[in-house]
Amino acid sequence: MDAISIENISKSYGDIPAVSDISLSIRPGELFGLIGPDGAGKTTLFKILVTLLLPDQGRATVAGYDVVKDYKALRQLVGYMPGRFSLYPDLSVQENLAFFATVFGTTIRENYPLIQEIYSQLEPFKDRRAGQLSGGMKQKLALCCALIHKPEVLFLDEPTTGVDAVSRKEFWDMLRKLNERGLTTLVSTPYMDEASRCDRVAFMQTGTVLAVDTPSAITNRFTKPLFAVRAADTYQLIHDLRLAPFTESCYAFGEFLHLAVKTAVVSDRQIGSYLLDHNHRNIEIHPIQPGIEDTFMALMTQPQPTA
Ligand SMILES: Nc1ncnc2c1ncn2[C@@H]1O[C@H](COP(=O)(O)OP(=O)(O)OP(=O)(O)O)[C@@H](O)[C@H]1O
Repeated sequence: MDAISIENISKSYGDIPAVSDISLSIRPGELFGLIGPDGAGKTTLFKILVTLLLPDQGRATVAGYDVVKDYKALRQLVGYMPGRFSLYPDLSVQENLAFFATVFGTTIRENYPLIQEIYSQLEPFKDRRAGQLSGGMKQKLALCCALIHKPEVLFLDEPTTGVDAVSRKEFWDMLRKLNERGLTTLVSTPYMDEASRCDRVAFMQTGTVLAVDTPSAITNRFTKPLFAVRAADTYQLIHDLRLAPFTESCYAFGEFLHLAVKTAVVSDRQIGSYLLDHNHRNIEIHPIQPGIEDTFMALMTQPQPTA
């Protein structure tokens, strides 16, 4: 049985389609990522799966329970960390945790082993109000609160948005440890680089799923030759490269542009001479292996099939 089964789920807000005919299966024990930009429909799908929103169409089950018919039973079985700050800012760290435990009819002591490793980092601040914690600590507390009733399936909606790079890495390390204990986890993120931390990912855009696979299989879908290119005038460089006859796509990735070319015949020498002809200086070009972000960018810009 799938841990999460989503069949042809759709949801609109008035005329605005937020999720359009999505089907996905998440296996027990998977750390599964929903990757997509703002507005892709991730939060809407999460709310449907944790029984906070009714779908317009389709069917979904979590841990074998129907998200509409069995919503009461299901609420005991899922842990949910919403995207926005979900804690009580005027309650202390410990009071927040005790509150969430009580709501689910349990105690901190009963399930402490599950959160121990994460909570031990918060314990020195247990009397501090949640509103006064740093972003990374708030996120750890919210995770503890989502775990305190020992859920079967964990839903984390953009847990790392607005959190610094070190805390992001720590958070993913924690998720992997929880996952190693067998906890099925669905996590959403707008950060494409986090995809590689998941067992499988679904890439979402404008309410639809563009690709579902392991991170390495998604990366393997990128078949065009790829180059990293840099020159003195980045703005003019991107402009000129996008107009070049050999260019398939060209995007800024940190200090370099990533240039995908149409055929394997195009070499870095040809690109270099084109750029010299266009008066570029300090040119650097080298072939690179595509990463998952390159594949996602390519998927996003491909024309989508119409219904
Ligand atoms: N309550 C609402 N009323 C009207 N439109 C909404 C509502 N909530 C979301 N939408 C719209 O539905 C679409 C999907 O939004 P959703 O929040 O599910 O996406 P998301 O991927 O989670 O992005 P974000 O990170 O911005 O929340 C967007 O176009 C959004 O503007």
